[in-house]
Amino acid sequence: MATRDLTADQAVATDAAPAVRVTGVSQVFEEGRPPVLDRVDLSVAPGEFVCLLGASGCGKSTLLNLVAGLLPPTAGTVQVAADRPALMFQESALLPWLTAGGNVELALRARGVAKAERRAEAERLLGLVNLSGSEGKRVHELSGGMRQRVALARALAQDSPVLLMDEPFAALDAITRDVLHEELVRVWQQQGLTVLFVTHNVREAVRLGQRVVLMSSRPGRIAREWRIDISHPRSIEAPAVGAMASEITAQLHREISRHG
Ligand SMILES: Nc1ncnc2c1ncn2[C@@H]1O[C@H](COP(=O)(O)OP(=O)(O)OP(=O)(O)O)[C@@H](O)[C@H]1O
Repeated sequence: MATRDLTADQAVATDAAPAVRVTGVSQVFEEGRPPVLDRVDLSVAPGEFVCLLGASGCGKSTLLNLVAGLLPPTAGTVQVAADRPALMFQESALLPWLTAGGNVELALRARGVAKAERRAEAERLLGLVNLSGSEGKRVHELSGGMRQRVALARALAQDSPVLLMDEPFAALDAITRDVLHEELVRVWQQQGLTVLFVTHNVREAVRLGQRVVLMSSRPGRIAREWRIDISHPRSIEAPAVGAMASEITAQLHREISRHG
């Protein structure tokens, strides 16, 4: 398997079949209206962490939903190397009448894990996101950051190689987000996941991604992409992250002024 040197990071398998392949995808929601997505091509290699960036309304979530299989494309094809990719959204969408452990166990049950194994496996997964000891807590007892950790553990319970994330940390305060960034990178590296992460926060995209893909608006197309050769651990405050974020922000501004 050929790999490309990505500094001290995870190597990406470049000649393996992509984990996600979007080919010529267009999406029209309303007849007679311009397409929301127009002939989008995107490949994500197994184990790669790609951030999808763009102005509000450019079609990032639509593209993610297509990859998730929640929506059939109007035209084009979507191929994903997973029966059911794991998903995480801005809202944790935990069931409030269950405990943290109960929420994770439910996902294990949906995957067919035997009852006798579920508790220990839920504990292991909550441990992975640094929530050991919180298995018995109810949702209302958890902070926003803890809820997103449980949501991540629940996503991992699906045991899918592909994790799709739609602005999962957008509602968190800066410090909590910073901690969650660290956790996510660690989990991605440990589990060898393929991650497609939607955000409109440029610094967050550069902090996390091995590649940042910028979408243009109306219609949504891939405008440009950058390979982020900054080794982990990265800090959102690091000068290299700031410099790359400035370059991408300038391009984002150009896209916004071009398309309104
Ligand atoms: N089911 C739908 N029916 C009709 N229009 C839709 C539907 N889903 C999305 N749209 C429209 O498609 C466009 C792109 O929306 P989408 O949510 O994909 O953008 P986004 O880039 O994720 O935006 P944001 O960053 O604000 O979340 C918007 O104009 C939205 O109103």
